[in-house]
This record gives sequence, structure tokens and C-alpha cells, in this order.
Amino acid sequence: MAAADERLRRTMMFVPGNNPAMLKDAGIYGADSIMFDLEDAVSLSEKDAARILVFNALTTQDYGDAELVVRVNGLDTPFFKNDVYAMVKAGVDVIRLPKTESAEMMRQLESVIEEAEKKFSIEVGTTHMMAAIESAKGVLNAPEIAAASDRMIGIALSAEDYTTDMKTHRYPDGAELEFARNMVLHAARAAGIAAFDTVFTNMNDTEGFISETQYIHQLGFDGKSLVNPRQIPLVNQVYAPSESEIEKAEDVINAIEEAKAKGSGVISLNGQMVDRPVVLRAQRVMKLAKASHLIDQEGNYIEK
Ligand SMILES: CC(C)(COP(=O)(O)OP(=O)(O)OC[C@H]1O[C@@H](n2cnc3c(N)ncnc32)[C@H](O)[C@@H]1OP(=O)(O)O)[C@@H](O)C(=O)NCCC(=O)NCCSC(=O)C[C@@](O)(CC(=O)O)C(=O)O
Ligand SMILES: [Mg+2]
Repeated sequence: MAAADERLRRTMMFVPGNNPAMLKDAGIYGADSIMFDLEDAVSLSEKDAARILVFNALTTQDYGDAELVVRVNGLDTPFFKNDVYAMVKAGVDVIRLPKTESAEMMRQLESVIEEAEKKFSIEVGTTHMMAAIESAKGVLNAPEIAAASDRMIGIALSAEDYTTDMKTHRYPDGAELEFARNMVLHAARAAGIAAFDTVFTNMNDTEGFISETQYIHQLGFDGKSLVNPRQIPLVNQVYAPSESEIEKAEDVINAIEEAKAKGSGVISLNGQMVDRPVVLRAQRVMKLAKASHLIDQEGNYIEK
């Protein structure tokens, strides 16, 4: 069982935990989730300082509606337990475990989170978890990892470490990631949690970034891990529904409301059968349209 929820998670932006200026401004770019990093963006000599900086940021800065995530150091490091304790105490929404290879690793994280919640009088179960899948073993165990706990909100593919583990590197067409992307996505969907595609690290290749985002959007990913705020509007643009998609979704929702009033669950709209999955897709289109500021909460178009 997973901590399924309705939150949109198109953009999850890494913010290096040792960079005070970036920590301070991370909320202004409109990321759906902000992910403070204590792991690979932070050198060994700065681990303790970064933990304190992120703790202070979480407890003093206003990040609006963004979901707050921290990537802690791995289970096998001397920093892991202190990281988890500090972030639980700070009230973080989600802890992201890097280099996850088994469901057992998520259960180990969960037991440390629970200790910390009890110690700091935080309601047990309120701190959520996600896993980063960064190796062949992690990909093969993705279904068990995704279903490891009811605290799980998502799993993410981490292609930089994954391609290293696979003795390859990243290519523009992404063929080397095809199996991993599909495994991570299916594991997440089967467990009812979110699926995040990997970071894209070439800041100068905007065309390549958009093309990759269109591809993972088509596959069905909820969104991507990002390394730079310039990537946020590009992802949002790809995920924004078109005017005709919004119109169709409105027609479906109106038609099903009318049908329900007449006591029917299935109807025909312009020759097309409309049933529950069609309605669920239409509802997601409307949610994305609202998040993209194309329509307001009442469903009226917003003039640009
Ligand atoms: C890439 C670059 C150096 C480019 O610098 P640039 O200077 O060219 O950026 P500019 O665009 O010029 O910045 C314009 C303004 O935005 C501010 N700004 C920029 N980035 C910001 C940001 N992230 N957060 C808040 N603020 C930001 C900046 O301070 C400036 O502010 P201002 O001066 O006020 O105008 C920079 O972005 C950056 O450091 N990124 C984070 C890198 C990072 O975290 N790597 C680790 C995570 S990946 C990994 O570990 C692999 C993985 O594990 C992944 C997985 O697991 O998924 C795997 O295995 O795959
Ligand atoms: Mg990594």
C-alpha cells in the first residue's frame, strides 16, 4: 500500500544543500517539488554544514505550496542517521533515498524515520519516502521497492549513476534507458505512486531537453527530476494540455454529469464511448489545465 495522493509532481528540482543563495531562492521558480540535496552535490567535507543549512532553510524559509523533499546520504554512509533525524525534526515532507536496490533498504529508512518521529513528537507516518533507482539491481527490484511501505509517494530513475552501473553512458536517443524507464514507470503505477524521470544535465541543449520531456510525458511519467530552474517552464509547457484537449475534457465531464443525473455510468459522446477511464483522463487534463493557469478553479478560460 502506498501514500497515494493527488498532488501534481511535474518538476522536482535539486538544490545543492551547501549553497545558501540557492537554498534561499529555491521557492521563487515555481517547482512543484523542491529537493534539497545532501548527497552527491555536497562534498564530504561539507556534509555536516549542509545538513545544518538545509535544516535552517526548512524551518525558516517560506517555500509556498511546494512539496519539500530532501535527498539524504545513503544507508551505508556515516551521515545517513543524522541526516534523517535532522530532516524529520525540520518537518520535511519526503525523504528521498539514493541508490535504492531493495525493499529492505526502504524499510531500514522507514525504521529510522519512525524513531525520529517518536523522538521529536511528530505523528508517526507523516514523513513520506521516495526511492531513487540508480543501478541494474534497483531496476530489477523496482516493483518491490515501490510497494515497500505506505509512506512511499514515488520512485525516480537516476540515469547518471544507472548508466555508469550498466557500463554505458547517456545518448541523445535514450535507447540505453528504455528498459529502466519502463520498469520504473510500471512499478510506480502498479503501486499507485508517482514516477519521476531522470535529470537532463546539458543546460545548453534546450531542444534535447524538450524532446526528452515530450517522450517521458508520452510514456506516462508524472514529471522529471531537474537540476536548473530554467528547466521548470519547459516541463510545464510540455505537460500543459492543448485548448482542444481541454475542450474535449470539459465535454466529457459535462456529459458524464448529465448521464449520472439520469442514473447511467456509460454514455456516447460524438460517437465515442465515455466510461470511467475516459472520465479519469479528462479530470487529469482539467487539473493540469488549472496548474498551467489556462483555466481558473471554476473552469473559465484565463485570458493571456
Ligand atoms: C547545473 C548548474 C551548475 C548550472 O549553473 P548555472 O550557473 O549555469 O545556472 P544558471 O541557469 O545560470 O542559474 C540562474 C540562476 O538560478 C540559480 N540556480 C541554478 N541552479 C539552481 C538550482 N538547482 N537550485 C536553485 N537555484 C539554482 C542560480 O544561482 C542563478 O541565480 P541568480 O544568480 O540569482 O540569477 C546549476 O544549475 C546547479 O548547480 N544545479 C544543481 C546541480 C545538482 O544538484 N546536482 C546534483 C543532482 S544530479 C545527481 O546527483 C545525479 C543523479 O543522482 C540524479 C538523480 O538521482 O536523479 C543520477 O544519478 O542521475
Ligand atoms: Mg546519483
